[in-house]
Amino acid sequence: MRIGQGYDVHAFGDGDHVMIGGVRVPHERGVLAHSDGDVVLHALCDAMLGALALGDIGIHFPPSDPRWKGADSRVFLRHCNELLRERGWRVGNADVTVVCERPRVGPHAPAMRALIADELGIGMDDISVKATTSERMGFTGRGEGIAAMATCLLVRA
Ligand SMILES: Nc1ccn([C@@H]2O[C@H](COP(=O)(O)O)[C@@H](O)[C@H]2O)c(=O)n1
Ligand SMILES: C[C@@]1(CO)OP(=O)(O)OP(=O)(O)OC[C@H]1O
Repeated sequence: MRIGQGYDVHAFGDGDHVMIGGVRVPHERGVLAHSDGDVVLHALCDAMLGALALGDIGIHFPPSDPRWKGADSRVFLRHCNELLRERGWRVGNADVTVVCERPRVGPHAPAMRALIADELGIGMDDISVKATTSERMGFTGRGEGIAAMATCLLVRA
């Protein structure tokens, strides 16, 4: 088995939705990012890459590369999954925590879990997405941005 962890942050900016775990969540702000700015998928990619010491998402998908401008982060997740499948591994389970005051994540968590599980070719019960506020403290607490932390365990495929 191998274990990995990932962390990602994006500041809020103009917009009317936020992509979280591949789900379009309506919000009065968007996020500032080169891609679609999906903190859940970015943190999960980093956890998967980290588990095999394969660097981080920015190494595989440089923010300077115009191909990733506005990119759907499911492309990144798919690629990371291929990298570990090629090496004989699959995600055994993963646990992601989203940190923001708003939007509310809970109502969308089942859809996020289903989408991620589908991309990884594993069961929905092996993917957890949960959320917490920062009790109004710090940058997430002031509503300046959104963060996510992910942990994943890899098992032999
Ligand atoms: N963006 C968020 C933040 C929290 N939740 C849910 O609310 C519960 C209470 O949050 P606390 O920060 O007071 O622990 C939390 O357990 C989540 O279920 C949410 O859905 N979206
Ligand atoms: C995803 C990439 C793609 O260019 O850019 P961003 O969308 O800005 O997201 P970040 O979490 O900063 O990761 C770096 C890049 O790989």
